[in-house]
Amino acid sequence: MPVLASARYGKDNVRVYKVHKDEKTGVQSVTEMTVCCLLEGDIETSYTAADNSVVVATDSIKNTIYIKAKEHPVNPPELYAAHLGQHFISTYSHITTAHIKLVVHRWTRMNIDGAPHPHSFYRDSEEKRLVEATVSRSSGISLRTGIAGLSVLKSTGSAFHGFVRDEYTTLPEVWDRILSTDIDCSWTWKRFDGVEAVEKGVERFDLAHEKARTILMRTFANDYSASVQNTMYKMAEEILDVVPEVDRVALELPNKHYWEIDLSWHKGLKNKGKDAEVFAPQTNPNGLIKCEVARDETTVTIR
Ligand SMILES: O=c1[nH]c(=O)c2[nH]c(=O)[nH]c2[nH]1
Repeated sequence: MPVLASARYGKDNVRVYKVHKDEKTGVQSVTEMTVCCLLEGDIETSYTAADNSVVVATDSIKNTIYIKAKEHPVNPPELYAAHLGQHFISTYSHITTAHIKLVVHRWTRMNIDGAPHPHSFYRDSEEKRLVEATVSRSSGISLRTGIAGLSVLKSTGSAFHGFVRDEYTTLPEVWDRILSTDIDCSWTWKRFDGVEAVEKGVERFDLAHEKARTILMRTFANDYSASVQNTMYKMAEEILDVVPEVDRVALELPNKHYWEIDLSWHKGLKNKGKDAEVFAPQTNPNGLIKCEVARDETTVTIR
């Protein structure tokens, strides 16, 4: 007989915008995010026996996302995710776990005539801040947070040689190449034993985000890259080093290729190797290099 092996449900792609108005200064600050909230628990009978008595409607889940955004700060997003998830396991005794995913979109304050504008913002890149919270009755709160879509390019300072050469190989070895990628990096925090533990020292989240972002860019820029693999490992190592409450760092980097173009057919133009100036950026295929670097095998709970 078939069994329901796993089940979770909820609302995805809930778009939320919140404004904070400082009445004294007139300065407003905005946050826009997209929320996914899925619930797990004793909900089997809704699937197997048409029993809707165990279903918190996804419409109610959507409403709750708005209400919790009104009741609580949405910054840092880690804290909002923890509050939202905790609500479901505290309110519904049959819900055991809430899985929250937040994507925070950029609205960067405009500088007009040299001064920060009190209420105008622009999208300066498609970079996102990501939060994944698993809020569980039995094992507290686990948080994975990160950065996605940080697009970077260096025009030199990268090599790739010494790789396997056999009857399948056409790629030449290079000691100087373009390196370009969209950085996707997340870090897993030591487990928190509840919302209070997330709230205590809440500034750790913005600080870690800033430190990680700086390390990602600095390592990308300064490392004479032997490969995407080696450069990303250095990024992860340094993040683990400067954020002691993080146990794991995961990176996912596409290698976005820029092909050299032979232009010698036109008046003998030299555009290869050291003379290469005009390249053809490729959309696909791309390399895709992933890794996860762990501090060690032990897990610790933050209280
Ligand atoms: O940094 C790289 N890593 C690879 O594994 C690889 N493979 C490839 O064709 N180019 C590159 N570059």
